[in-house]
Amino acid sequence: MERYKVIKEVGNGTFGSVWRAISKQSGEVVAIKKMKKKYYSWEECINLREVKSLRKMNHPNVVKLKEVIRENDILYFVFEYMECNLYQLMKDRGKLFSEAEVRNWCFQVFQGLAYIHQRGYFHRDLKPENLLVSKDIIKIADFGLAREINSQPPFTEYVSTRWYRAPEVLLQSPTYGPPVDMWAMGAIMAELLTLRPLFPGSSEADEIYKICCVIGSPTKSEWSEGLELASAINYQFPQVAGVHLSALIPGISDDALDLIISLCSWNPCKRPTALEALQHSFFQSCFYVPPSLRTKAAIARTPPSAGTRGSLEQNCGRRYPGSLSNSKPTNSSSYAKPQASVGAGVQRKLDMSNQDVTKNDKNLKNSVKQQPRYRPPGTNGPTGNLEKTRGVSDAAEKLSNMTVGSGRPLAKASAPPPMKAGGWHGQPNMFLGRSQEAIPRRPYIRKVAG
Ligand SMILES: Nc1ncnc2c1ncn2[C@@H]1O[C@H](COP(=O)(O)OP(=O)(O)OP(=O)(O)O)[C@@H](O)[C@H]1O
Repeated sequence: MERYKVIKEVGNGTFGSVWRAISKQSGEVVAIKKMKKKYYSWEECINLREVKSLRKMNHPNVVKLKEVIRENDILYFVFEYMECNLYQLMKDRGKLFSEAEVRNWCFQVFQGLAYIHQRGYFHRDLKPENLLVSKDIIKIADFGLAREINSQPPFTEYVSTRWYRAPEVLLQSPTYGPPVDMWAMGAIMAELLTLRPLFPGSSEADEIYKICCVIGSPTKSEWSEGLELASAINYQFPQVAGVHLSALIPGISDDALDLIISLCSWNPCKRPTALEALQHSFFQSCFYVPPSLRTKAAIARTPPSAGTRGSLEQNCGRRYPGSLSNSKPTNSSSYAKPQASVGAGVQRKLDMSNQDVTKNDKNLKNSVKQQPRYRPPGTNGPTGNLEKTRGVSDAAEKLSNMTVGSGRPLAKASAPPPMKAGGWHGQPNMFLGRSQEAIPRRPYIRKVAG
């Protein structure tokens, strides 16, 4: 670590604090993540998901892990430095983002996701805090929860921040995949357009309730597997009609609306893949400059995003079954195999090119407690982001307590569970129209008590 001059702390998450630093040799500005847990051997370090997944990633929309250092039993990740995260941008924003800005960010994130999914991983904890921005460029960060698509279910450990958590995860599905990232992107895209979270649940049950209030309760024809999942944990969905999203996001274009609606489909199979999302008409105006043709000037002008509609499509086929009415036809093939790992190595400094790693969920299981997610940015609220995945009976009990009898007639958000704070109250028409480009009536608060 003596090779770096540490400047200041820029983040503090579940697993570590993040510092801005400068390489004394090259003068390069980097972000160093200092892990909270101590690591007494290299074997332990290379078992970390973050090491395992990030070391394989090399994409302009995925934050680059430059090196891993273990010194005095402390583990440091050295990343390329990014100026801020999307949450900070939203929090400090005085007026709504334009659709063009949202389009540009989302287009890049979908490219990063297409790459990650193609490589056989899915992120599992996409949220505004994990999308890092420098100028016009946005990159996916924090692979602490990333999972290999082919890793063996059941997936039982903690997954994803509640507000962006896909329904199949909320309902304790033992198997889920890349569509969980697509769900999160639907929620994030809507949030970018309104500066308010779309599904700000105050608990897992309230999360499902909030989702029902927006997209309506799932029907059997829509998502029979979901109803089976619910019944397996003795949960009954509240019978809620939902609202038209355009009521929550007034002024939104039809294309943006259509994309968000498809991303936030109950049925994971009905969500578009990242590749399909890139081809959605919402991104019609986006264009792609292949990396080999990019000059510095071009990079400055064009987000590396660039949605290689053609080339990406050639490189990877559909990775999970499903279709979208506005998307290409699907070939329902199974998940692609992730790339095989290469040889292991134990050394003080782990170069990112050729180490092997194996699974280790220990740190996740040990470090997650149940706490509300909302916290002021930059504070040490590690466990607020995640919720413990409970056993079926616990989940059933909790969810059942929130159930509205299925025999009740459809009603719009008749009795929302109490929300102690947060921006959304299950009522439509609370946002100002895009054309007004004004500050939302309530401040952008990201703090939920209880
Ligand atoms: N490469 C980077 N450049 C600049 N800031 C960064 C970088 N990586 C992370 N940060 C900042 O630090 C914060 C926490 O980082 P990160 O999400 O990796 O930590 P974590 O412990 O895994 O957090 P979480 O609680 O989300 O799991 C980010 O939200 C971001 O603001």
